[in-house]
Amino acid sequence: MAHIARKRFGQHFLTDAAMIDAIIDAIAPAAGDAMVEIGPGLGAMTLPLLARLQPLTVIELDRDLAAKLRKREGLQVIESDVLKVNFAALAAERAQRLRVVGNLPYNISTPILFHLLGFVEHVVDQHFMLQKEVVERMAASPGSKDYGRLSVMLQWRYQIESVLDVPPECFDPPPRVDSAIVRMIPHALPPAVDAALLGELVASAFSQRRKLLRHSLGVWLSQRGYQGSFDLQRRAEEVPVGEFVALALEVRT
Ligand SMILES: C[S@@+](CC[C@H](N)C(=O)[O-])C[C@H]1O[C@@H](n2cnc3c(N)ncnc32)[C@H](O)[C@@H]1O
Repeated sequence: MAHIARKRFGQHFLTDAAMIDAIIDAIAPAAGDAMVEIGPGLGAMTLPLLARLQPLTVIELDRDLAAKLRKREGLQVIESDVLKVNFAALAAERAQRLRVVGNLPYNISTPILFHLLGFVEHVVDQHFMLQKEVVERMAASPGSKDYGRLSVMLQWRYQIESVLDVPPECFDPPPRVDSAIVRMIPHALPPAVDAALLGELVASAFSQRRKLLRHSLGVWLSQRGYQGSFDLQRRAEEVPVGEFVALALEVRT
């Protein structure tokens, strides 16, 4: 029986063959890669990936779709909520770092990105289909209106690049928003700063984005006894990622 897309699982299936080819080309799968696909659905990306590498691990929450996928040879099907999956254990099983891909359910795309941030050292790269607006925020540079918490918290750990725009007509059912494929490559040497502390600092800085930092971050810093020379006469959107990280290191010590 044909599968009816389930809204609660954010199901929008890719149907445009030329676009699927372009996405697979952008991912550039190679035999021997330890690849994990999040949300394989009906297999639009899964089958072309499987033609290039085996085994392929897929994580699917929808029980009916997972059951169908289990019939395919070369697939390791994990029927689970991706937010509960331990990617460090998957990398250990394969004894290599993972390449993670997926046309993500948009309703939980930010929690998925933050969940994966916890496993960054076990990852070679990530390619995800997301709302175009989210990709723009992820990749934004200081000074742009899209630059914010998401940009800083992800660019701190990854090099981020938008690689392909994908219009709604490429999906069934079409989403109400434009989409894009983003490439995320972990930085080789992440700075030794506590993610939770940086998260708090950045949240405080962007809590009043139109005001100067002395009204937002300034208060947070003085509560921690900070007496350094960080320039608070700016707005958060003007501060480069590296300066936020350096400040978090200073606050910690
Ligand atoms: C946007 S669809 C993409 C389907 C397919 N990859 C494609 O491109 O046609 C998102 C997929 O993620 C699955 N999904 C939704 N929430 C999930 C979760 N929390 N964990 C794992 N998979 C999930 C959905 O069932 C669906 O198959």
